[in-house]
Amino acid sequence: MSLPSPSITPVSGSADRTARPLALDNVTLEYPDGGGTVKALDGVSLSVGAGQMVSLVGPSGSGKSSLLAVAATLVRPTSGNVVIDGVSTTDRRDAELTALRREKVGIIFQQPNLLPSLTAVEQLMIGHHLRGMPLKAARSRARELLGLVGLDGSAEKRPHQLSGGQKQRVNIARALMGGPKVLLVDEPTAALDHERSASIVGLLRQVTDEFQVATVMVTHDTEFVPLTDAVAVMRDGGLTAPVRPDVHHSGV
Ligand SMILES: Nc1ncnc2c1ncn2[C@@H]1O[C@H](COP(=O)(O)OP(=O)(O)OP(=O)(O)O)[C@@H](O)[C@H]1O
Repeated sequence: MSLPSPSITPVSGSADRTARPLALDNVTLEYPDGGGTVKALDGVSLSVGAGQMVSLVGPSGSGKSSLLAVAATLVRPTSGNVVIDGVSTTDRRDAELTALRREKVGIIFQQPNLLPSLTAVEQLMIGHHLRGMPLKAARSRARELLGLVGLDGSAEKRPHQLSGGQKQRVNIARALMGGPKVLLVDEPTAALDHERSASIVGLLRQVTDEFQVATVMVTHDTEFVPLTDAVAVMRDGGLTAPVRPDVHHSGV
């Protein structure tokens, strides 16, 4: 696997934000709350370039999961726009968003949510026909990705035969199956001990570089922030600190 290129472009303030794989432009999200509304996101703008990894931190309830859900096009913002790989998502029909998500977005939740009866390689192959990938090509890509995440010998194992860290590796490999441009990661180390957490964040750093995806990782673990290019701090639905484009990483 190649090591990361050191050239990091600014995460915010770029003149051409839409050229980046992920751009949120003045996004607001309101949920109904009794008779009124609660503002989960309040005018959030953020763009992430190819091969960049951003940590998203902030207190509980500050809007981190909401930001990921909107960036993943799983939830439509109340106002503002989300642009994925140059495609503006405002006014797109649900079916178009589903296709866009399948082709461009990899989502990694804190719990791997693997299907108990399927082997690791089969977990990755789910939905290959929807991507127009023939069975043989899907199997070969799945095996390649499992090798890349360090699970060469575990392709035929089922979830109950895998450790927590190994399951999370399957989860990461699965998110890469469609060749995404954007990787959205929610607390990937929540269920892991320190050593496994470090290796999972290191792996996410590596795949960000290798596949040149734009990665946003929600984390409570500020220890891993230095492995990322920039940190976005959320409070009360907004980004409080400007994203720091000056945080360069020196490789894993
Ligand atoms: N489905 C929902 N309906 C109503 N309010 C919601 C919903 N989801 C989130 N909220 C509210 O939106 C705000 C932001 O929540 P969000 O889950 O995005 O925060 P978070 O930073 O991810 O929190 P945590 O770190 O605890 O997961 C909170 O006030 C929360 O109560």
